[in-house]
Amino acid sequence: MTETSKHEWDIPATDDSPHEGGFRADLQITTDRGGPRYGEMIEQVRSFMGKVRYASPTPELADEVIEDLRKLNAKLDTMLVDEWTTPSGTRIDLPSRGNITLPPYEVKDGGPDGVDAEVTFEDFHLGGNGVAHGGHVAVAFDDLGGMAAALRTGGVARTAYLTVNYRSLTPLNTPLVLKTWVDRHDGRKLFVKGTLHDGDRLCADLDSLFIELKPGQP
Ligand SMILES: CCCCCCCC(=O)SCCNC(=O)CCNC(=O)[C@H](O)C(C)(C)COP(=O)(O)OP(=O)(O)OC[C@H]1O[C@@H](n2cnc3c(N)ncnc32)[C@H](O)[C@@H]1OP(=O)(O)O
Repeated sequence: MTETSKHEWDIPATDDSPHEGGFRADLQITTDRGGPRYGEMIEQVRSFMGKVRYASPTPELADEVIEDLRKLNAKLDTMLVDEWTTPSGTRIDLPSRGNITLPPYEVKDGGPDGVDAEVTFEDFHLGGNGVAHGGHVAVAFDDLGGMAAALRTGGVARTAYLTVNYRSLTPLNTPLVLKTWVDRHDGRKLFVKGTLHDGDRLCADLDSLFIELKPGQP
């Protein structure tokens, strides 16, 4: 981190939002941080990452892209904030709460009974043979499984294990239905199940354990 930015949408973390469990204990959900075009910026980055996956630039074009990227990185270097202050992960108005490390998903319904989301794996998420990389499928299950656990307890939970069964190929650039729910809740242990469907076809399913963190647990 080089410098901390100071803008009206740069809402700092406070003592009232302790970072219990390595996550924001009180997730400061906002649609303000990052400004009104933050989502568009994320979309451009996503689109760029997808093109990089398929691009075969000439040496000249690679030179140009490197130069452009250097400039962009230098611009963002002047705007870096800490993990607790970044808009990434808090922008509930954006796909995957504005977190570019996650495949883009939209939560259609969510509560103590589970989460119903639409996820689209894009060109960037290519594994091979035109379909999604299994690791990206696991990332989607981890985040949305964690969300089901959090919505059940109202607290923060961390993944203890995550088993993904890959039942059939997961297509790219296709809206898929991903559901997660707490199958069993035993003290701090939340056994979370999930499914990923392309229409009627089951692509993958989830069997996982999330542990609710104790207050102040690092
Ligand atoms: C909305 C946003 C959602 C985002 C979700 C993203 C979630 C993530 O990716 S989290 C990151 C990945 N996970 C991690 O890094 C976890 C690393 N591990 C840990 O921090 C700890 O091991 C942790 C917290 C899971 C459990 O430790 P601790 O709190 O000390 O609990 P501990 O007493 O060991 O275990 C509690 C119970 O769970 C059981 N348990 C713990 N781990 C496992 C496991 N892997 N398999 C089976 N049982 C387990 C224990 O046996 C114990 O059972 P019981 O109460 O019946 O004796």
